[in-house]
Amino acid sequence: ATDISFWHAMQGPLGDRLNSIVDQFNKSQSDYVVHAVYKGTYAEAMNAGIAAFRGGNAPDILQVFEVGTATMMYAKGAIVPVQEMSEKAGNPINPKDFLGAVASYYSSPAGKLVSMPFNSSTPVFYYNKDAFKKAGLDPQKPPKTWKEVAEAGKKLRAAGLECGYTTSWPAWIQLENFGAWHNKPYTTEDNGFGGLGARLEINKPIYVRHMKFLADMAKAGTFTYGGRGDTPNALFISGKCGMFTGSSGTRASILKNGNFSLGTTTLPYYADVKGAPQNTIIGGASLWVFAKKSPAVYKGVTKFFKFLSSPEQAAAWHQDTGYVPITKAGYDLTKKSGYYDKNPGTEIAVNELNATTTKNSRGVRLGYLPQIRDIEEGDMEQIFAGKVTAQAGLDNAVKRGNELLVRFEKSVK
Ligand SMILES: O=P(O)(O)OC[C@H](O)CO
Repeated sequence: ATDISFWHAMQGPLGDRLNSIVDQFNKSQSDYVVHAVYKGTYAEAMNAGIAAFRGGNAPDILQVFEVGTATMMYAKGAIVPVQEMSEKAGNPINPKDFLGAVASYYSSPAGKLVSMPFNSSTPVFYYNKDAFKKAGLDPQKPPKTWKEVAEAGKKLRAAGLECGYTTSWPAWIQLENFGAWHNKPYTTEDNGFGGLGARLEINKPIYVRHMKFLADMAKAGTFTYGGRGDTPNALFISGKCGMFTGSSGTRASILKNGNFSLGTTTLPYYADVKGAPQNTIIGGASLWVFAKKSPAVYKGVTKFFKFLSSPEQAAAWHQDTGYVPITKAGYDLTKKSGYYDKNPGTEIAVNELNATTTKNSRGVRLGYLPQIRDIEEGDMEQIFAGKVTAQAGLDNAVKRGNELLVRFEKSVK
């Protein structure tokens, strides 16, 4: 049999589920054996994959978070576009099978899939219904607007909760998705989809307003900054925070490890902003295939990808994890089975994504976006700690982030 190496960043219930899919694939046929290896966080896995490629021993498949998309796409000679690979293997992957928001995120300007959609998420608003009851809040009426989040935060704290509200992935949720949800540009050039000349717009009034709002909440003790990436998940899962914005893909670990009744609703917005709420954008990761592998490997990878995106697997992965169903058939199967009616809140992520996107809400495609997030989050930490004003912090993020965008533009021209 042909061996296929697959480096990924899924841990906890997600890693268990991923291993089980790989086992099922390996047992379903005898020509290929996929070896799944956990390589740390998304950033660590991406760096490990790129370093291995440079050293001449890249894995066959690498899971890369959505913000690494532009970097991978422009890494000419390092990757093979998946649609092209599947066509050459005689087993074409059809981009039309995927949900529009998912396919367009991972497609070339010519509309061809460059990477394989797998775990697509979007941020949702989670809340602890038991804590709501304790604070005299109606668990059937979660906050809809940011103003209501701040008010609920006060009540939760007054009822003795250690933390009102926290968020994971600060840059993804509070800047990238915040912009799309309010239909405001994140950068020029259609958030980077229009060209390499895109420059950050996150020091505009809407973002300054939001950062100031969160800094004021932090000062009032109703918002607790919990760190970057998914580190803050623990604050909510442990029951310390009553409200949390996080990835839809965190659902599995909240249900497994949280000891309270979970509520899920749409992201808050500012009610006076025209056009809000628009739609959220996808996060999570997709699967990239490295160049210079044998035809047998590409045939096997194609077969594995077809297996992953089969209606049954796509529906099961969605239902078991909280990631969105990446294919239309996976979604239909889930709906028909009555899953959404039986599991209230699980359709929120799909609904948030389900809109005709605007140039501000299709997604964000920028080189060095993982590094730009680091810069933004450094400045957000200063803002939330009250060390700099929202405007000064965001001006700094724009200045330093744009330096990277200029560097990327020069490097690929
Ligand atoms: O936790 P995930 O997998 O939904 O990913 C969240 C962010 O999109 C990562 O960049």
